[in-house]
Amino acid sequence: MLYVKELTRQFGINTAVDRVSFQIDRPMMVGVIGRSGAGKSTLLRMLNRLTDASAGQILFEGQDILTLTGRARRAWQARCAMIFQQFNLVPRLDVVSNVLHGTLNRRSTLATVFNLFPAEDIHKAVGILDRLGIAEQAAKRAEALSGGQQQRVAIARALMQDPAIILADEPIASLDPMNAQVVMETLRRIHEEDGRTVVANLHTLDTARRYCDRVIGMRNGRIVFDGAPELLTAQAAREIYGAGADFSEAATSTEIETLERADKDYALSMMGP
Ligand SMILES: Nc1ncnc2c1ncn2[C@@H]1O[C@H](COP(=O)(O)OP(=O)(O)OP(=O)(O)O)[C@@H](O)[C@H]1O
Repeated sequence: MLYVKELTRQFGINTAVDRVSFQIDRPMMVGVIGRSGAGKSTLLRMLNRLTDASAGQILFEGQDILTLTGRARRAWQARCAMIFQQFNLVPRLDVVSNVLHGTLNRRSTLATVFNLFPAEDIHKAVGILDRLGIAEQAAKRAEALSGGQQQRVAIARALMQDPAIILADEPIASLDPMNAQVVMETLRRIHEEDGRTVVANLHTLDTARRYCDRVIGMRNGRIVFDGAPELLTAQAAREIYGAGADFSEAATSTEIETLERADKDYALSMMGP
């Protein structure tokens, strides 16, 4: 399916991504982890052709992605839709219109300028919002929604393109624990129910462990771990995060776990002594 070979990106003398190779041969959910600056965003942006590669190869179902230009490049960007930490919605525009913007690359400029969308697309957009549990927000301005709801709108916009791959660049980094959990569960569902591949950059190891089938660990632009979450030992985590013997996994944890713990404590307290 997706074959990445010796992919490299240099910014001046800095090698952000350094000869990265991996294959994804069936739909799966992949978590890319590593410290800030490890090269995670640059890797995703190269996969989506938002950033040019300096060297290497990306093949998707045999097609050479790095040579695509113009319309073919835009078609690829729809096949591997990207979502971002800051959602990248149009804040003053209503939710449905934001979702419909996922169809822009196959519509005429005139239709786009006048916000003219075919009824069929509007139904599809509302259907996707319904599936993601936010249909009742459809008429609201995007800026009126919570962060978690906005991220689900961004996911809905990506789904409008019927992508084979969803690339998520720190999708939960701006969210509170509850919303982070909802968004990760949404991505997981999209993978399981639709058979789409999800590749998500995640700051934290526990989130990757919990939701992903496979974890890729990056350090200084290179892949230093690639395997099932169960194989991610404390030693492997130290290697990824470049921490010393005092490394503690808690240092890379999100509050999702804390939330669960709080729920458990609450449940226990309700049970009495
Ligand atoms: N447009 C750019 N120009 C110059 N240097 C860049 C650019 N984009 C990224 N870099 C550098 O490339 C390296 C990798 O950055 P990247 O954003 O890919 O890492 P990251 O793992 O995603 O980190 P973060 O989690 O902080 O986003 C960093 O040293 C960064 O400063």
